[in-house]
Amino acid sequence: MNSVEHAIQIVRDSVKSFSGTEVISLKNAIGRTLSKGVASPLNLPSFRQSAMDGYALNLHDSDSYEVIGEVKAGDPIDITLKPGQASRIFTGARVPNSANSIVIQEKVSREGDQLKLEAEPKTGDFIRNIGEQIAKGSIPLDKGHTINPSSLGLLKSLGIQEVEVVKNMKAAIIVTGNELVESGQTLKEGQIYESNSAVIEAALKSKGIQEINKITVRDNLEDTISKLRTALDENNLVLLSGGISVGEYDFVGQALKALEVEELFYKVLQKPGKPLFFGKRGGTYVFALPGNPASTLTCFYVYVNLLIDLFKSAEHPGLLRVKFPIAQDYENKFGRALFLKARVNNNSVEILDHQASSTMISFAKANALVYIPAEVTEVLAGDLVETIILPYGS
Ligand SMILES: Nc1nc2c(c(=O)[nH]1)N[C@H]1C(S)=C(S)[C@@H](COP(=O)(O)OP(=O)(O)OC[C@H]3O[C@@H](n4cnc5c(N)ncnc54)[C@H](O)[C@@H]3O)O[C@H]1N2
Ligand code: MOO
Repeated sequence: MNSVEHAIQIVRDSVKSFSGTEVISLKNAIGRTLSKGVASPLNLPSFRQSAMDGYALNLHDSDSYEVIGEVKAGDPIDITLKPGQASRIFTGARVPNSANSIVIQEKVSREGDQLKLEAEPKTGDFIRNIGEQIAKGSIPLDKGHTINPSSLGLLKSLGIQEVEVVKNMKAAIIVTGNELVESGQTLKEGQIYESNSAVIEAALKSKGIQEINKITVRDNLEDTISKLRTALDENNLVLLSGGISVGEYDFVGQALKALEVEELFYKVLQKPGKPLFFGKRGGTYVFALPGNPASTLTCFYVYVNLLIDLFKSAEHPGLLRVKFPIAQDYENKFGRALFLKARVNNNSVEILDHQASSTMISFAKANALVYIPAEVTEVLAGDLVETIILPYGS
C-alpha cells in the first residue's frame, strides 16, 4: 500500500500549475492567489501622520511652547509653526510641514496657550513619515501570495479595487450513499443526515473556489457512471464522497474504471482515510474521499488542499507543518500512519479524545492534526511530533 509520503509526492508530481489569469474585484479575492505582484499606487502614509494624540512642535531650546492651533485627523490644513510654537494634534492627523516632533499629551502641562513639556522630544518622535510603510511603486505583495483578510486590508488601504489572480479550479462534489438525507427532512430508520458535502464545499470556498457543483448519486453503478461522466467533462476538480471502499454497494471504484480515469494511487497506509483514491482524466483531477466524515476532511486537508495550492502556484503550498512536544504518551497500534485531531496549547500539542473516523466531535475542537508515521509505534510525552496547523483552528 502507498505510504503517506509517496501519496503526497504523487500529488505534487501530477499537478501542472495553471497559467490562466483573470482580474477580479478585491471583495471577491479571499483565498485567491496573485498571478503578478501588486505595485503600490501611492506612498503609505501619503502624508506625514501623527502616531499619537498630543502636540506637534517646531523644536527650540526651551521646554515652553505657545499653542497656536489644532489639527484633527482628516483636516487638510497646514499650520505654519515658528520655532517654539506648537499645534494640538491627534492620532492620524496631518503633521504641519514646519513641525519636526510630536510630544504625547501625557507628557505636557498646559495653561491657556502655554505648554510646558515634561519630556525631551527628539526630532521625528511619533511622526509617521511619507512612504514609511510602503513606498509608491514598490511591490508589497508578490506573485503567489494568497489573499487573506490582512492582505485584503492592506490592498484596501492602498485604494486598490481589483487584482489579477490565477484562475481557480471549477469543482464538483459528488455525494454517494443511499442512507443520506438532507437536513430538514425526517430521518427514517437506517438513515443519517448528509454532512460531507457541506464540509467539502466550505473547505473549497475558503480556498477561493467559487464555482462548485453539488451532485447526489444513488448507490447504483449506472447513476454513478452517468453523473461522474458529466462532472469529469465539466470541471477540473472532482471530489467524490464515500463509496470507495470494498463493499458491494461501493460503486465509485467501478465507475472510475469505466470512465477511464487514470489511477495515480488507491489506498494509503493511513488512518483515517485508508481507501483514498487519486486520479486524473485529461485536465481533471479526481479524488474519491472515504465517506467517514473525519476521513473525508483529513484527506481534504492533507491532499486536496495541497493540490489546489500547487494548481494556482501558491507561494507556500500545503498547510503549515511544525514540530511540537506532545502532551501525552500515544500508542500507534494500527500499523498505519495516523493523523490525530489535536490542540496546540502554548508550547505543546495535546491529542484529543474521540479519534474515530466516523465522528467530527474532536475535529470540531481541533486546531491541528498530529502526524505519526506508520513505522512509529509509540511516542512519549515530550517527544517532538509533526503538527499540521489547521486553517480554522481557534
Ligand atoms: N471490509 C472493509 N470494510 C471497510 C474498509 C476495509 O478496508 N474493509 N475500510 C473502512 C474504512 S478505513 C473506511 S474510511 C470506510 C470508507 O468507506 P467508503 O468511502 O466506501 O464510505 P461509505 O461506506 O460510503 O461511508 C462510510 C461511513 O461514512 C458515512 N458517510 C458517507 N458519506 C457521508 C456523508 N456525505 N455525510 C455523512 N456521513 C457520510 C456513511 O454513512 C458510513 O457510516 O470503509 C470502511 N469499511
Ligand atoms: O481509514 Mo478509515 O478512514 O479509518 O475510517
